Amino acid sequence: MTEVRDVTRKFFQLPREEKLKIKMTPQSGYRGYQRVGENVTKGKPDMHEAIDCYTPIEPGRYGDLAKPMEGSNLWPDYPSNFNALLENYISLLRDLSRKIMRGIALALGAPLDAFEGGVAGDAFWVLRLIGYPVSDDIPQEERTDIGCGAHTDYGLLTLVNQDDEICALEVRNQSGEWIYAKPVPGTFVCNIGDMLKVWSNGIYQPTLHRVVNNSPRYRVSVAFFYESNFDAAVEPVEFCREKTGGVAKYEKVVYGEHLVQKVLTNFVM
Ligand SMILES: N=C(N)NCCCC[C@H](N)C(=O)O
Ligand SMILES: O=C(O)CCC(=O)C(=O)O
Ligand SMILES: [Fe+2]
Repeated sequence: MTEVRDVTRKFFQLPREEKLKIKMTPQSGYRGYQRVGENVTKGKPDMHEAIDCYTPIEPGRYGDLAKPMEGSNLWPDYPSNFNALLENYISLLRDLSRKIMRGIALALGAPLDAFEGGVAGDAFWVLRLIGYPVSDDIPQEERTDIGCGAHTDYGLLTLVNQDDEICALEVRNQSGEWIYAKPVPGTFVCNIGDMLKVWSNGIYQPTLHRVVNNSPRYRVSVAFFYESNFDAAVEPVEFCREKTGGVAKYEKVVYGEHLVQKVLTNFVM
């Protein structure tokens, strides 16, 4: 976890021209590097820079559904071990996420693989390597007070690997207060995403969260998102409906449509 944050920090310390060699564009399938302020949440620019990676998608793989996101990832040349380290990390976190989903299935009294099969047996993944500059280092006219605006994540589970000793990630609790998800060294923060809400008929609720880096230090976090199959139509599963009064509380959502809609409205480039 530390090594992954370290290479991320090293990348963000590179000169701007070097980082822009892997710039995210619509042509790159929204994969690659985005500068501070290019990601927007509810119309406001976020004060973070990031590299976004997604499961590679071959042209035509999901028909029109995945068109805007087709392609493979842009990896930087430096640090030189970046690609290999991250590929290994992704593989480990997919396994870990699958195990957590199995735990959730067992906790609900369902079979181990209740959250796999046709809906998540071929889970799509997303990786965001994120840097939050110190506020003073951002030109005043470009600055907002929010590192990442309030949102819920889009898929099933998120595993956030955040810098030790910097409190910046905040989650909204049941009383509507924002509380810190304090870093606990060697652990991930696990968020619930929109697809798990629908699939579990609301038994699992997505956590509203945001990031505010008021610390005097540059903050790095690496978020891994474990999602349903790209083309899955997710709807409340019967064993969860039975536990919640028998009625579906949410409409069917095609995960890929949900993701593409977010990605197409998330950037000003
Ligand atoms: N894949 C995930 N979760 N990305 C979250 C990115 C930050 C929020 C985004 N601008 C939004 O408005 O949703
Ligand atoms: O940086 C963090 O701690 C969280 C980032 C996040 O919420 C996201 O990218 O979806
Ligand atoms: Fe998030």
